[in-house]
Amino acid sequence: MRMATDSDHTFDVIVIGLGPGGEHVAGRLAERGLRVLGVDRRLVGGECPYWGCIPSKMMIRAADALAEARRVDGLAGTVEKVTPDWSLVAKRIREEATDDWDDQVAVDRLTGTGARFVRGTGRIAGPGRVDVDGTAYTATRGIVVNTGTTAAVPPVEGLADTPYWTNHEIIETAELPASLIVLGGGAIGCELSQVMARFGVEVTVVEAAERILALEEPEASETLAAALEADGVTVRAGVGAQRVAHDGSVFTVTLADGSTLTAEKLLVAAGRRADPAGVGLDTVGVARDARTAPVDERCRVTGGVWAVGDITGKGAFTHVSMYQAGVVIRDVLGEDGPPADYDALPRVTFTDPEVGAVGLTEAQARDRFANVQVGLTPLGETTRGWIARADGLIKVVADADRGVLVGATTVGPGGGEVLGALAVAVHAEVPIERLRSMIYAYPTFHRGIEDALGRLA
Ligand SMILES: Cc1cc2nc3c(=O)[nH]c(=O)nc-3n(C[C@H](O)[C@H](O)[C@H](O)COP(=O)(O)OP(=O)(O)OC[C@H]3O[C@@H](n4cnc5c(N)ncnc54)[C@H](O)[C@@H]3O)c2cc1C
Ligand SMILES: NC(=O)c1ccc[n+]([C@@H]2O[C@H](COP(=O)([O-])OP(=O)(O)OC[C@H]3O[C@@H](n4cnc5c(N)ncnc54)[C@H](O)[C@@H]3O)[C@@H](O)[C@H]2O)c1
Repeated sequence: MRMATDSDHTFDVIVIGLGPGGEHVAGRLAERGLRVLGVDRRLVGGECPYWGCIPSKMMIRAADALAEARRVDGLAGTVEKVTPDWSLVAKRIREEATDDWDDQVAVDRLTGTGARFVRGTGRIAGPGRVDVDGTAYTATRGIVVNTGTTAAVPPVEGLADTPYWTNHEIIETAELPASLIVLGGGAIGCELSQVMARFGVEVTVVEAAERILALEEPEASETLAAALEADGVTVRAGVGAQRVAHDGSVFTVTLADGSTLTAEKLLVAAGRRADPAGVGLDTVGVARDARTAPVDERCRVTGGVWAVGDITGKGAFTHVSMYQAGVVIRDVLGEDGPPADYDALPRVTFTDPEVGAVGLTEAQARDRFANVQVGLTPLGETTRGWIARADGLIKVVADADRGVLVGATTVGPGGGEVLGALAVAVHAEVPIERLRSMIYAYPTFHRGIEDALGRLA
């Protein structure tokens, strides 16, 4: 047996947590000839491929197919009966998306780049030092933290003692409950509520804020709430949960207004929690009670320590994690490149209608700029929206002093795709006059952009 040597424990770069961004950093730096150690306590690739984006979007694809089949009635003929079968979705997630939650393919992909992989819990033990389950490692050039987030469980009386679901259990489930209470009407709550309702589950969403999707434009929240209700979801916004109990088979949730809800399952989708101190960032100067890892425009936490992904608090999205990974790869290699810039951050909630957004909402823009103009076009007033009988809207937000868009929202079929054009406009600060002189194909959904620009006032 070969004895462990110092070189087994000394690397140029150690990546703790291999979510989408961490895996990318580790693989790219190894391909560039650096000695890299990647550490993950669970599955290489993180939440996105196993319990996040990919399996949830497979659920959504299936739920959308059901909804589309149900639209045949009154538009193209009759459908005798649409019969949902969750086993097809569960099988696809298990076999196609997650390999039954086995990351061998991802591990092979990573080690194929020359990186070394250790499965275990990593913790920074001081500058250049990492402990993995009691084994000490040294990073001569730097440490990259990509430990992500876990579901935040709100401090609701009784909740912690119940067998509640998080995104893990709902993504893994092979069978659907008859009824479901969803705590939180953010992206996860809205996407999964609609899926469940379309598969015949009786769903109630409880959202403590005044409206679901509270971080986006109010018009988007309103349109989505109506769409969810049309799918049979009960939306209870503006009222928090006060107490949760489980009697062995049924959840009972008591709301702040005294009303009670009961259901077979309860999904906690009330935000995410990062743990900077848990990964030892406090040993390199981050406050012990910090909720995120503070990073500069190169994603540096401090000299020799970088962070990417949800833990940075710059947007809990795979595209942010990958974008930051690119910034870190360049910085570690000493290469030039643009600093991280989140002014044109796009996000898409993959409900039906999809809710796309980029940059600032109207309220955020009014806080930041003296002269804000807004243009809004309901999709029903566009030719394509009317043909499709589609609910939705396009809203653009402008800094009138500079004559550029600083934010936009696109709600409707393919809302996330329509967003692309507006993301370019915000990112590249294309003058509004130039956008107005563009030719927009007829009759597309994105042609509504021209109309919304015309309504800027
Ligand atoms: C249901 C759901 C749907 C989503 N849908 C989308 C979507 O459609 N689009 C989108 O852009 N985003 C979506 N997201 C968000 C997306 O999953 C995350 O933003 C993305 O995974 C990036 O996270 P990350 O890079 O911070 O790391 P994560 O994916 O969170 O991975 C972190 C990794 O670090 C590991 N780890 C943690 N602590 C340690 C430690 N101490 N030592 C070793 N390893 C550790 C974990 O095991 C994990 O593998 C969704 C999330 C959820 C939950
Ligand atoms: N399509 C996508 O890109 C996508 C999909 C899913 C998740 N995500 C990412 O994952 C992150 C986490 O999603 P999320 O939906 O859990 O979080 P979120 O922060 O988007 O929404 C959580 C919601 O829960 C509410 N809430 C908090 N405590 C509550 C309580 N006690 N009772 C009732 N409501 C309560 C909050 O007011 C908030 O509206 C998102 O911020 C997003 O970045 C992205």
